[in-house]
Amino acid sequence: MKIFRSALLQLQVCEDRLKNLERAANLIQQAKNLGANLVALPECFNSPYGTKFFEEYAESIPNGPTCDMLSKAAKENNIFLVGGTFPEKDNNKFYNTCTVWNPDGQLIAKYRKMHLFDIDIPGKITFKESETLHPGNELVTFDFQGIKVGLGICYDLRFEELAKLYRIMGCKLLIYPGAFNMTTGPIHWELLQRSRALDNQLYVFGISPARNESGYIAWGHSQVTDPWGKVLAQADAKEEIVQADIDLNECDDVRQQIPIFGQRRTDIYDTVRKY
Ligand SMILES: O=C(O)CCC(=O)C(=O)O
Repeated sequence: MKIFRSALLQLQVCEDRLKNLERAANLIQQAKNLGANLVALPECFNSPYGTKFFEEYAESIPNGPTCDMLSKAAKENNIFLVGGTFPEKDNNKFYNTCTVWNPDGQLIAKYRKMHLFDIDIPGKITFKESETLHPGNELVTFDFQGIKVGLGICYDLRFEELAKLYRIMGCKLLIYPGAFNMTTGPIHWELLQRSRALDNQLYVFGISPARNESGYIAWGHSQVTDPWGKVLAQADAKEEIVQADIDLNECDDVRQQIPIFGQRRTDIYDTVRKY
């Protein structure tokens, strides 16, 4: 399908897991009513975002209330559902994991955040996901009606190599559930998505939770960016559905008009320096 309607659900997340699931199910249904056939939730949508919460809210995949809700919602609404992320427990290890569900309610992809969010900006924000989480080690794509879609999570947006590999693998859309904060969000969130989109000539979705009052405060501003680097739609800070009609012909046109992929001097890049 070359043209489809997408919906990014900027969910208000609280400390009550079941309320988060109920609220998410409700928004998914609203997105379906708007005609969306690809729907995406934010990072850490079943729990507050913070290392002290990950173990408590972690579930195994695909057995647990969060997967049950996602599978049911995908099936009942007959949509492809990118289930944001939630903390996953597997063999006593914890991951920040994104699941994807098809319209039959089947799990079709699972991506574990590859670059953990470990930063230290004195007086502003210090965060160390690696205190409790393990990184994933695999790139993951899924097929959405003939379109290859690549997955990343939040801090992964900063690593252009990952996005480039997805482009090389044939992706036309990259989806990043993410929860940027009040320090990095205002300057980096939009810019990083536009950069990944422009560099790789593909669509980028960034889905944030809505702004909360305390703890880790999410920037919001869920965003759809096109292969020209243009922001097609962007939320403010509160809970809302960001809806956008995606025309994949735009990808093909930009790639043809500015054919940078065929013009890359990999003969030089690959010999000058090995990382
Ligand atoms: O890179 C950033 O500034 C924010 C990243 C983040 O919040 C995350 O990875 O969850």
